[in-house]
Amino acid sequence: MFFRGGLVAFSPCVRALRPGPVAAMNTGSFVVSQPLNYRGGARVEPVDASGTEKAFEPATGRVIATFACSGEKEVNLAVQDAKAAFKIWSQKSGMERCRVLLEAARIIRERRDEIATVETINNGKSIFEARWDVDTSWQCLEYYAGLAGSMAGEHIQLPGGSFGYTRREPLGVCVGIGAWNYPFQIACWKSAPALACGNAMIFKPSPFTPVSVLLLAEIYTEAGVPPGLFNVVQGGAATGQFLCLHRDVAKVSFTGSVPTGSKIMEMAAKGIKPITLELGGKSPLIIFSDCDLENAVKGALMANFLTQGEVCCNGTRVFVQKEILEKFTKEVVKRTQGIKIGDPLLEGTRMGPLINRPHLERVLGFIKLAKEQGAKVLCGGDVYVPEDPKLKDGYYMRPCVLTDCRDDMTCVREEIFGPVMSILSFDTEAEVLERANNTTFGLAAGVFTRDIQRAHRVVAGLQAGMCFINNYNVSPVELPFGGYKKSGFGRENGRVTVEYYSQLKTVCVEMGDVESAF
Ligand SMILES: NC(=O)c1ccc[n+]([C@@H]2O[C@H](COP(=O)([O-])OP(=O)(O)OC[C@H]3O[C@@H](n4cnc5c(N)ncnc54)[C@H](O)[C@@H]3O)[C@@H](O)[C@H]2O)c1
Ligand SMILES: C[N+](C)(C)CCCC=O
Repeated sequence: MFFRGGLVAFSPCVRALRPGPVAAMNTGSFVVSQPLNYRGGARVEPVDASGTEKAFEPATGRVIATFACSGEKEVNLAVQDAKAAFKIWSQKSGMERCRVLLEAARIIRERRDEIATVETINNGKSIFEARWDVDTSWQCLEYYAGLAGSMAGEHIQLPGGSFGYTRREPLGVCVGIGAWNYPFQIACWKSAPALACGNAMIFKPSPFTPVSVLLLAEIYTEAGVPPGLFNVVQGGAATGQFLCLHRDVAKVSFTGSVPTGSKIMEMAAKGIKPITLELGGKSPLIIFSDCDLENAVKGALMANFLTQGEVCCNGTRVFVQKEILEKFTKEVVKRTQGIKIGDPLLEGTRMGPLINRPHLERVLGFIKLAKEQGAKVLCGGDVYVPEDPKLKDGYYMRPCVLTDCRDDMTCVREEIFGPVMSILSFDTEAEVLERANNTTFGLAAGVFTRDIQRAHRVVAGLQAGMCFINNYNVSPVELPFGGYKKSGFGRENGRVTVEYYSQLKTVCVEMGDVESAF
């Protein structure tokens, strides 16, 4: 990757894989000029294309890359290469795979700032947060590296000295399709367990954020995966369809919206392929009056304003018990107004621009509708224009807190995917549990209370795959993550994810003679 803008241009023969000092990557200067597809261990231009896309820097509205969307021929080549690499990789022992993944994790740590900077430029999230994302990425590789060496089946004794055993085997070529809000992290959360289990992976990022996954592909190669084991194709729906419908693709792991998830399921059904669906949400965060208020307020901000609110598991329906509604709301508004918005590469910034102009307009549209439906805007909810002239065409808005919300309002029912918190009040535990569950989504939920019995009772009753008690939106990679109901199925992270990237073979061994019915 080279950066025009005058500051660095490393010679490909000197350091083809490294973009150079992070200090050289400033807002307003980064341009990608190398190919964004990755196949057979190198960056390549796709052999065919179904149109082109442009990727933007949300902070300035500049185009940073123009790229071809991979056509059917390119997808076929990526699958072919992945199949060849799978033959080599799947024969390696778990410990051999562990070493390669540990080395990849080490390189990610070493290049933390550079990866975070690229992510910030293409996605808009603050550099402060992007570093957290990189941390949960290398931690994921380390975690599955650790599991790779211990994947084993069972030995089962049968009568007469006969026995059976099970083998945990990889699936083959897996496809990962990502959303734009956590581009690098999503690619790691899918590829780490896939590769640890002995699979190959072809990854298609969102066309809005095509850049950072290339760094991962290069890192895997540098760490020692066989060429072709991790390939990247670029594009939107059409490219995604070629991947999902390919007869040699064994599994699809998808992160994105519910409507697209439903289409992925239909395509997978045609080939009877297993899928993982990590979809959207409209999660409840329940604040009881006996909570530690300071922590509950911090938790509510964590639940709503990371990555400009563009987070699948955000707790956007904030139910507050009546006794503390006024105090809680006042404190939330005060802190929300203090969030520093601006150039996402500046150390002090805590909220950058939204992903693109249509999305910004969509989010502002939700706020307008909320007002029309009777909600009150306590702060934010409008376009923000930073003072720095180079940011004038960026997609900034002020984080918004809505009150006087009702369960039937659009802002409370639909996923906004922007920095918009809706505050609702409640009286009793039974009432809030019923209201919290009254949604077709079921990705996450949170509870703040000092009463430990109540905390566990309430999470047991919540219809959500990821529940937080007295915190929100932390992501230890040891814990499985995924949804209930329309938020999807299958899990990422945690030990259980090995089951989603492997299949079980049973071997029955006869030690005596065959007892035949014939
Ligand atoms: N549960 C999770 O872990 C999680 C994480 C991040 C984002 N999300 C969800 O993702 C959504 C936002 O992401 P988005 O706007 O990128 O979602 P999206 O559904 O529009 O796109 C997701 C990906 O699917 C691809 N795609 C689109 N149509 C396709 C098709 N017909 N066949 C194959 N691939 C296709 C896109 O190019 C993109 O790579 C939100 O709903 C958010 O909640 C969920
Ligand atoms: C890292 N978080 C905040 C838990 C988000 C996971 C992915 C959801 O969009």
